[in-house]
Amino acid sequence: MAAESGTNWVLTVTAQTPTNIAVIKYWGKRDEDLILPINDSISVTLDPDHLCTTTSVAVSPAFTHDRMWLNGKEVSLSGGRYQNCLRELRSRASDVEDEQKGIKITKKDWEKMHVHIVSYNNFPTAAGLASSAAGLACLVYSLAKLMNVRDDHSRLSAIARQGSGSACRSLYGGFVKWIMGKEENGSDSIAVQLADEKHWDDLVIIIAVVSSRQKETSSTSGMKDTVETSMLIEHRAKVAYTFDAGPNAVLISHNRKAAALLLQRLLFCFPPNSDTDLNSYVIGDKTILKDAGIQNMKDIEALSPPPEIKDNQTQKYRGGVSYFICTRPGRGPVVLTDESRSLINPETGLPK
Ligand SMILES: Nc1ncnc2c1ncn2[C@@H]1O[C@H](COP(=O)(O)OP(=O)(O)OP(=O)(O)O)[C@@H](O)[C@H]1O
Ligand SMILES: C[C@@](O)(CCOP(=O)(O)OP(=O)(O)O)CC(=O)O
Repeated sequence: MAAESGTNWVLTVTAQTPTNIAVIKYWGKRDEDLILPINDSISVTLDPDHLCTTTSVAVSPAFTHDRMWLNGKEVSLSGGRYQNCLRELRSRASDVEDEQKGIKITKKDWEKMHVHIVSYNNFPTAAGLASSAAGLACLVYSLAKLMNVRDDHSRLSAIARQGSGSACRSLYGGFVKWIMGKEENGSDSIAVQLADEKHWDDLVIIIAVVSSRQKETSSTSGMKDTVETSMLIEHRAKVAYTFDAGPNAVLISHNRKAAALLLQRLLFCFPPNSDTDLNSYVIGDKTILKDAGIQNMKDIEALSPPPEIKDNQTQKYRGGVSYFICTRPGRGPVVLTDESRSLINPETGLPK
């Protein structure tokens, strides 16, 4: 292993992975360890320009153990899910050679080499906006690139699934199905792309962020309780709804015109507090705001009540929503080759 260059080198890879919102939800497992669901699910991958995880991973002979930093804090990698992903990836790693840096890592070396993982979500973590999906997909994707894992995206999706179920769908852009599979070992429980992000270009997704605080019940324990206590769970599969496991509403509009009308109504009912500025109240794809004819706070105050409300008695909930994110279907994971986007210091192998 890198005999020529001693133990000073650090090899890094940085990747960016999107989040996804399910329209047919995964909610309930038939196997808790392998993370095998009780139904197929379908999701839309959201534009990573608005919501994404960026993860840098590094390997160096100088590292003494696997370590991870999430959103600036060191977190433990000892959990079974992280360990399962790391084990699966190591077993599929191939030789890596960087002639310029004089680095050579053989397939066998990966068993004893340690990695550093530095990850950052540009949206609230553990708040019901699928951070575990983008996060675990990015961890698996970036490590697969670092370790030269040659498996295709569907095989990688089966590894990401073992980190967090919904993560398997973040390996693709556009419209994605997680096939529940039948095998006991989970080998056929994989994600596939149904259509790419261009397929329904006009689709607009507006997320009303009511709270970005960490939710009290994780999806993992929430769905476990449902499976254990709900007599109706078996009838649920194929019903679609638009809330994830948190308070934040996700509204999917079939075209931009309908989205502009929807945004007008949302801003009428949920106007911002007077000290908020429009730029931070509606983030993401701001062109929808323009389509809705809203350029400043005065335009919000001047909005008429939704015409479909007959008695015009629509109540306003000022400050009821923290902010809105306007987004659209987006691409799948990418490697970021620009060194300046790396979250890891290439000299020390520690977070920048
Ligand atoms: N970038 C990341 N890298 C690694 N792990 C992450 C990352 N982001 C989130 N996670 C893990 O996912 C957990 C949050 O998962 P959880 O399912 O509870 O919330 P969520 O995915 O944000 O919401 P939901 O599943 O309801 O949409 C975090 O506590 C952390 O363990
Ligand atoms: C409501 C959901 O977002 C639930 C996601 O649950 P997770 O994938 O976070 O759960 P674990 O597999 O236990 O990590 C619905 C969905 O994404 O399909």
